[in-house]
Amino acid sequence: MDLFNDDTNILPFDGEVNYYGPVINQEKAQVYFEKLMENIEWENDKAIIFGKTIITKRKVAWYGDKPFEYTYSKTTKSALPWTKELIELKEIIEKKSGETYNSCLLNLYHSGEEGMAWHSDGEKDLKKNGAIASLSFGAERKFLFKHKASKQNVSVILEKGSLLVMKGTTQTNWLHRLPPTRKVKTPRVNLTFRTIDV
Ligand SMILES: O=C(O)CCC(=O)C(=O)O
Ligand SMILES: [Fe+2]
Repeated sequence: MDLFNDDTNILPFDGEVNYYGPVINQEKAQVYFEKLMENIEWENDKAIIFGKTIITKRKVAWYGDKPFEYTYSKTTKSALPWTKELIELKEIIEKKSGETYNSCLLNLYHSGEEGMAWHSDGEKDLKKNGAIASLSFGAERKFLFKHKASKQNVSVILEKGSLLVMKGTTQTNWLHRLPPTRKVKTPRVNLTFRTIDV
């Protein structure tokens, strides 16, 4: 059932992003989606926009091997211990991607009106050029990359149960974002497995 070539890099240059398509079947993906909605300690995220702290509608959570401190959007969080579902999902994507991860940032977008602005995940706590594995559940959403110098765009649709892996120099040379859309009315959960440098 593997319709996708695991080695296809969707970026034309200066980085490596592999889109594997769905790696979990639709029924299982739906069960995981419901369990993640229910069992994860979701919290509102803060963002600083024009110097003002705002509470985003999008919710986040941070899990890991140890209570790693992780700073993003200028807030610091301590990682919670893995849940049963997160351990299972981590094993699936470690096998698929041939990489290991020690932490996971989770995002809950209640509808298409919530998204994430252009950024790259090159925070100093993250392993330099480490792989970031993004697993998606719930509503399908468009995901975009923009080359920092040439501004070239690349777009991919993140399906239910799909895996996308960003690695190499991707974070140095490319931004990514989840654009908001009025077309999507249902929630989406995204997990980005990462490696914190210890
Ligand atoms: O929701 C997504 O697909 C991406 C999330 C993301 O880029 C991040 O958490 O850094
Ligand atoms: Fe990101």
